[in-house]
Amino acid sequence: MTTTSNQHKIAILGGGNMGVALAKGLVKSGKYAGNQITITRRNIRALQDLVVQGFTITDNNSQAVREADIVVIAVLPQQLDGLLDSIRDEVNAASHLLISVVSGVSVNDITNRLDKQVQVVRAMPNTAIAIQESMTCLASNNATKENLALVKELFDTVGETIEIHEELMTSATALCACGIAFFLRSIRAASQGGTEIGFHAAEALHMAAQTAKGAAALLLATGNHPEGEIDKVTSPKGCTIAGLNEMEHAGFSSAMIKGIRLSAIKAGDLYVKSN
Ligand SMILES: NC(=O)C1=CN([C@@H]2O[C@H](COP(=O)(O)OP(=O)(O)OC[C@H]3O[C@@H](n4cnc5c(N)ncnc54)[C@H](O)[C@@H]3O)[C@@H](O)[C@H]2O)C=CC1
Ligand SMILES: O=C(O)[C@@H]1CCC=N1
Repeated sequence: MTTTSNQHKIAILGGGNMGVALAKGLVKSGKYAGNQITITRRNIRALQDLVVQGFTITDNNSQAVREADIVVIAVLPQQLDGLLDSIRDEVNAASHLLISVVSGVSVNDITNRLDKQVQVVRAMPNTAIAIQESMTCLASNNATKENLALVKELFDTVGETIEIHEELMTSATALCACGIAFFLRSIRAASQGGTEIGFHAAEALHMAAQTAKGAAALLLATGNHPEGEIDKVTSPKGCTIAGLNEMEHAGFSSAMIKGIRLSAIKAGDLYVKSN
């Protein structure tokens, strides 16, 4: 494919959390219109509110694939084989480009199951895709440079992208896709602490979220190391270092590191091929 991605018809197979967030994010970016995007799901009643936003909604995967040139696969790993079996006859290796956001499933897993050498780019976004703030990792072992660039262009509209080696995709899943939940839990915990020391719950949550946003923005805007920024907050004999050390005694950094390691292992075990 040589034209830019916003001229293409996109089929998103699996209109769940990620499929819908991607569709909404693409339209919100202003670079795609709802009528370029078809979203499939087995129970389409759950997607009715998307019809008024211009999306085509259907439970017919075959037709969606036939009418699209970019096909995004966004079902759970355990739902993948059934889906691939149902679209095998419609997939045209010469004209389709597949994008898979399915965790733990390699390009080869998909081409082998389809028994077609169709180009597949794996994309690992996170749910911040809905507000154009995803950190999306991309990898492929069979797509042309042009098609990788096309997929990058597509996901650049909904956040930042980075191209990585395919063997690092499970690590990317843990750090960036699961990572959203890890940071959200940290913010939630901070707000619980805030409530205990005097703020109403909603107020505490807002204050904690804006503080977390400021911390991330400091790193992204300056390129500084977190410890350099932490040093600026921790006054000698002060209250920050007292709180920080208390958290470390309770295993704060260790808990995050161990959680990310376990998530990466689990991400590699999500897909069990069916017969
Ligand atoms: N939720 C997240 O933050 C992220 C998820 N992923 C990956 O994205 C994929 C989807 O995850 P979620 O959206 O969270 O799951 P989900 O369960 O919310 O969505 C999957 C959707 O696919 C639909 N579906 C299942 N079989 C289908 C079929 N044959 N035809 C059409 N639709 C079908 C289901 O009804 C469901 O709505 C998973 O493989 C996950 O590993 C990747 C990055 C982040
Ligand atoms: O929890 C999961 O398995 C999916 C993959 C990455 C984020 N959510």
